[in-house]
Amino acid sequence: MRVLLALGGNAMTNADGRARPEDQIAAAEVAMEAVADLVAEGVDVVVTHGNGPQVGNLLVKNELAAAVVPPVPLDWCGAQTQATLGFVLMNALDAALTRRGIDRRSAATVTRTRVDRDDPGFTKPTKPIGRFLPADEAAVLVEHGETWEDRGEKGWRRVVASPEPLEVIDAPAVQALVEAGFVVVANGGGGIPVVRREDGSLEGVEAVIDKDLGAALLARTVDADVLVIATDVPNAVLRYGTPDAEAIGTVSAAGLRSLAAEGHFASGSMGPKVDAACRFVEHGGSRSVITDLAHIVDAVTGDNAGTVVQN
Ligand SMILES: Nc1ncnc2c1ncn2[C@@H]1O[C@H](COP(=O)(O)OP(=O)(O)O)[C@@H](O)[C@H]1O
Ligand SMILES: NC(=O)OP(=O)(O)O
Repeated sequence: MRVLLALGGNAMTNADGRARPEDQIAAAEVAMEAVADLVAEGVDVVVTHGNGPQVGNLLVKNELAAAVVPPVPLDWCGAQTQATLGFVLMNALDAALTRRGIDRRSAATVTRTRVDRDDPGFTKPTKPIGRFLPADEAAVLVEHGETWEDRGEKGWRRVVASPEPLEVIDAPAVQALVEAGFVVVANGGGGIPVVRREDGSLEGVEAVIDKDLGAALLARTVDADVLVIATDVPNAVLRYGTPDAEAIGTVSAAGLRSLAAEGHFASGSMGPKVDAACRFVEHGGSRSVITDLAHIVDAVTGDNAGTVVQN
């Protein structure tokens, strides 16, 4: 069995959402224990990860250091997060595999994802990145030309362009590494967004792809049987945050789509996870699961864990 596991930002930071290096290393160690448990069950795992907090932090460094070192574009920031998180995840994964006596190693690939230059996502920013700020501090940055959005009780967050992922350019390399026996980390942050020029070459574009939508596309491309979207809640929930909240168990893609249309899933958080889970199944994937790290093994082996989407 082959599984594509998408790790949310919540699985890569501490309980307070802090993303210091030590927080990310500790979180990666917890997450990779779950991955090693899956590998021990004989599952081929491809791991992908979010990069919203990290890419936002790199943009702040750009701004603070602009007078001294040249700022780099957003696609470069995305590439840097793939390398850094790939390295952190590989260290944690190799250690967890070794502890179990499993003779397999990790590999991380810099992964590009093609988008359309004319995607409406370039004119209407939707992807939340970086830290939360109070409204008055966000207002100052809006005056400097940035787009910020009220994200509820945690505060305001910067939003950037987030085009639709169309093709994981480096999927054949991921596939080859999986078939060679590596546990692969790939397509972090949904992939580095690139567009194809008229001469066929590729160039990076300034955007951050939604990693859940990128994961659904990669899962199809590498022939995964199951897409697991790991976050900080065990299930997607109806009437989330109300006294009538109700966890969703097994549901069809069409059924979950109609619940989404009723407005049960917030944009920028559970909304894209639900969309990604449905897309994978709608395109022929056998099963998608939305759950937390503690339930990943049960979710894959089919023991009624998480929100399971299958037709
Ligand atoms: N209907 C819902 N069911 C469950 N969680 C929801 C729902 N709507 C919004 N959420 C929020 O979505 C969050 C997970 O999304 P997000 O924070 O973007 O995850 P990650 O960073 O792990 O990818 C949960 O912590 C929860 O607060
Ligand atoms: N690229 C992306 O979707 O990152 P997060 O999951 O961290 O927001």
